[in-house]
Amino acid sequence: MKYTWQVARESMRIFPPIFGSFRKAIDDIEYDGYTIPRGWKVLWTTYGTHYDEEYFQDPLSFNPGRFEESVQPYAFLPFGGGPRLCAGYQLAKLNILVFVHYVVTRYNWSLVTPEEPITIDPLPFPSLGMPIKIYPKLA
Ligand code: HEM
Repeated sequence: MKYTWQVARESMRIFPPIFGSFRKAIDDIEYDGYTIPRGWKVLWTTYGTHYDEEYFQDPLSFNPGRFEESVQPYAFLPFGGGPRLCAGYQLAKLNILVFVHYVVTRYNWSLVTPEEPITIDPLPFPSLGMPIKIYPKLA
């Protein structure tokens, strides 16, 4: 399941399920010559680091093997990070791995509309809901 998780992570790197989230500055913060005053909200975004060459070489390529190496803290953020990290992270990981395992090993499936357009609003999703044909593999 190691490679399956690498594929899932790479999918969430390229198309993160959330755009980002907010944090509130509990003190004045100096960052890159700017002051973020106490009480201000800061928006962190997944795309900010997921598509940054500094953290992911050749970021537009789908390359699950990149997760063989460890990733810098707070660079890969589909589940957020820090004290408010997604509380369901481990459950989501388990569900993804079990789902992909059974779909791949027990079923044959294909896309009904292989050229289905992807709509961005604000996150990408298949415009027709990605209908598939699926049937159990014969033993
Ligand atoms: C692929 C599936 C999921 C993704 C991508 C996801 C992503 C996220 C993200 C990005 C956050 C915000 C983290 C932050 O602000 O640093 C979050 C928070 C949270 N998630 Fe998930 N989540 C997933 C599944 C789940 C599941 C299955 C559960 C519960 C069964 C869950 C429960 C929560 C809760 C309770 C929080 C709020 C945590 C807090 O504020 O302390 N999530 N999730």
